[in-house]
Amino acid sequence: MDSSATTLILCPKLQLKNDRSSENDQVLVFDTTLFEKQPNLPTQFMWPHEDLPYGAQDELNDPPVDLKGFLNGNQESIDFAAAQIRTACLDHGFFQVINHGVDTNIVQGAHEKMDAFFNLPLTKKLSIKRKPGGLCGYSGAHADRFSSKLPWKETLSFTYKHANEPATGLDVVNYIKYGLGKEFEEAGYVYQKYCEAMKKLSVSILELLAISLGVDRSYYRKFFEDGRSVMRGNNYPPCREAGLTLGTGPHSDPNALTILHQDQVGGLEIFSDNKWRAIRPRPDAFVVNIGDTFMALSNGRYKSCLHRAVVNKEKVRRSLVFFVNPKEDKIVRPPQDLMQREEARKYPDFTWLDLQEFTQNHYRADTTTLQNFVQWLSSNKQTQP
Ligand SMILES: C=C1C[C@]23C[C@H]1CC[C@H]2[C@]1(C)CCC[C@@](C)(C(=O)O)[C@H]1[C@@H]3C(=O)O
Ligand SMILES: O=C(O)CCC(=O)C(=O)O
Ligand SMILES: [Fe+2]
Repeated sequence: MDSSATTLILCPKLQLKNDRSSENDQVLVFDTTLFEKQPNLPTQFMWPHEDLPYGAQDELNDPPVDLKGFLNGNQESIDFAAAQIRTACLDHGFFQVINHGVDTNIVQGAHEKMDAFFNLPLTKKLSIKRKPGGLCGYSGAHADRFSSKLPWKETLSFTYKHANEPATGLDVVNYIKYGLGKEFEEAGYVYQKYCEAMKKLSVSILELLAISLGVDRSYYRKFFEDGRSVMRGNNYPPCREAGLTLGTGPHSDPNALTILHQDQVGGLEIFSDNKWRAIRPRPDAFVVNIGDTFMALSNGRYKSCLHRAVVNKEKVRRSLVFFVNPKEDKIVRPPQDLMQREEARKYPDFTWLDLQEFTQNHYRADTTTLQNFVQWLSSNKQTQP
């Protein structure tokens, strides 16, 4: 297929509960070079008025959490960082970390390799296309999954199995090498290193989250030690009609924690105090979001962060995301020492596999994924023998 050709292809589409206008099954391919030249935004990319950004947004002004003292084992700094995290997570489920110990070359390298991937011709990117129901591979605007409110972005995702020692497995390298060819092996190593650094950072964050909730410091770290996380590169091309679309619509992440690094363009916004607030990019910081799975693990104490990504009229924007997940069959339930006497459970037991199945095959993740999932789970369990 010529990457600059008009690209409307036919392909059967999943019918997801809250994906409304799916009466035609024509799938649109996200050819950025073509869309950038088009005078009008294709209707599939238009978002409802109430979801769209209007005017300049206020910035969120929370000070970042400094991890230096935590990493040096300084008790006063640990308590201070835990208190900051507690306030942020009770309020909106979002904070940034600095002095996190991640080598800037690793971050820079991962951005460069992702940029190079997104600059490849569409045909090459499609050679590692994400399969229906799966989480890994290249996706253009999720156009083969949804028919309306398409996100103005392309993504490349792959899984990373948490291991106790770094580089015990080369799952990322192999996925990239077999999917894209031997010449991408180096990129595979760069992404693998990035995942190892993110896994290490997630351990510190999980310890601080446990301390901040007053539970055993190692509880969450251990809960996630055999997890399989997802790394994703997001590419948001410039859009002439940026005010009519979104890079990622309003949602909370279904996974447990999200650790994100955004480039200098800006576009990430979180919902706090009844307002959308812009997150000014800081190259030295990682953004951390609480996701639905951690909200359940804290028995609803910590908020799953409501956020979105807006697109830019002139500039391409890129972000690197690490979605932290538990092992697929691990039972998600809050630790006993968090539950006060007679405190009721807010959510039933579930597994990440259940929630993954729900968001991949039955429901498009949005602002109310968790509550819809709980309903789906209870009706599904009742119908099963
Ligand atoms: C389980 C997942 C579904 C998504 C990827 C991972 C974790 C985050 C989810 C997502 C980013 C939430 C917003 C909507 C979504 C469709 C997206 O815009 O990419 C979601 C991911 C997905 O299903 O691909
Ligand atoms: O790119 C961003 O800033 C946000 C992306 C996001 O929310 C996601 O991928 O889940
Ligand atoms: Fe997100």
